[in-house]
Amino acid sequence: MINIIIPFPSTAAADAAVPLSNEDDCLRTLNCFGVHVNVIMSLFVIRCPAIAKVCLIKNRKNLFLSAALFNKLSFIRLNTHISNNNMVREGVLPPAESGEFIAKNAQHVKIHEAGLEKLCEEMLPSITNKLEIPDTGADIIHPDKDHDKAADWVFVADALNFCFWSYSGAQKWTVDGHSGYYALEAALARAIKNGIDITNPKYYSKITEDELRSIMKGDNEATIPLFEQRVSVLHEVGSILLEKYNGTFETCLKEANKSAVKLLEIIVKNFPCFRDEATFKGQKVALYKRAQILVADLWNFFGGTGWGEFKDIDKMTMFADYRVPQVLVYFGALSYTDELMEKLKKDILLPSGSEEEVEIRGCSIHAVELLKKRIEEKLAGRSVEVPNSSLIDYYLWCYRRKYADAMETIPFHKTLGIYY
Ligand SMILES: Nc1nc2c(c(CN[C@H]3C=C[C@H](O)[C@@H]3O)cn2[C@@H]2O[C@H](COP(=O)(O)O)[C@@H](O)[C@H]2O)c(=O)[nH]1
Repeated sequence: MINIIIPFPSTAAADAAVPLSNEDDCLRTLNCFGVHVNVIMSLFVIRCPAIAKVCLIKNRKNLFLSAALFNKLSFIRLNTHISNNNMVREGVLPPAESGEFIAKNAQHVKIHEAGLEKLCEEMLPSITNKLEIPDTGADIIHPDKDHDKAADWVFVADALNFCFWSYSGAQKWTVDGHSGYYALEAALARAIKNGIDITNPKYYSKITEDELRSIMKGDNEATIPLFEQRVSVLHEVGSILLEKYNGTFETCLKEANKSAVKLLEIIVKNFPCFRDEATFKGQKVALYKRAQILVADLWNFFGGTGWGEFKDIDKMTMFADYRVPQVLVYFGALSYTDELMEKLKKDILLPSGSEEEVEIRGCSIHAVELLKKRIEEKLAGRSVEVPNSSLIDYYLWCYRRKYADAMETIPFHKTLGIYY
């Protein structure tokens, strides 16, 4: 039970505090007292982190609390509850809690139990021992874990792991026949093979436009999207590694001491271009797509050992990009309002941080969390490894790749930005 004390100036000689054991109690009490929400919110935010017991002191003002604000209140309560162990940045809900908050308040996107069930049934046969990831036939170009700067290679790849889409019908940027993210992997692998020092921050913190253009040269006229932003990202992360981390991402890994959450915190606190946050219905939320996929990629590429050993990897959520939502919609686990669907079909851009964009991403995070619970329930009593959210994400992302043709019928959202 959490109790919160919210003192109001007008109730100095306040009546007895009322302990709140659950959200219904909280709602009933608030309704009955008719507390001014703004007063609650501000005092709540300021006072809660320091207070373990929450009581509500009677307020004589007659104002109402809407359902949406109540939701927000209960999430801020949740937020304060987790603040000591889970919070990555002060005042910002971590990804799992952000997903739940966004899903509860979403107006353009819905999660459907029936679709989650369908997806769960699709995945179960792939869990014989552990979850088998659909084969996309691209293993040859992943960062090489035996390379002497393998961790820095993964870091550079995920620093640049955003926005590969092209408008419907436009020519795609491809490298050695690979498109999207795999084109990036192919370009980096080619650069390394040609002796370019692309894993070294000394080189890429000062990389010129011409040098990066040559590294990213595609098979046709199409170029990698957001080229200038990529140059800036490399300059930013490269200089930070040089200034603070001895010129290698390995220093961050050592500092994280095998904790995925600690590494996530190091990344988002120190490298601004990884700070994938937004404000949704007045609440600061975090999606941290590139930062979390960086942690999970290390875990995945190094097979959970060496630089890839994280005792709390299960704390990561899915990586809210523009592909996994496509699969979730395909299975009916997510749906969009007609208006939003029309926008996607017409290639209308969703601004980064807009309500619709945040809802697609937040609902995807929450849908995968719900899917994980459902899978876990179905696997109860079987001696198989229950997949974490990163593995479920890889499954879904690779599923989209493997069944790209079938997935064409589902439009994906297009946003110009460096976060995913
Ligand atoms: N949620 C999620 N999003 C992911 C990935 C990956 C690649 N991860 C590799 C690492 C280990 C795995 O085995 C994968 O091979 C890229 N993306 C995002 O997708 C988008 C491009 O998509 P497409 O057009 O298909 O290339 C773009 O936003 C990109 O940032 C993932 O795994 N999960």
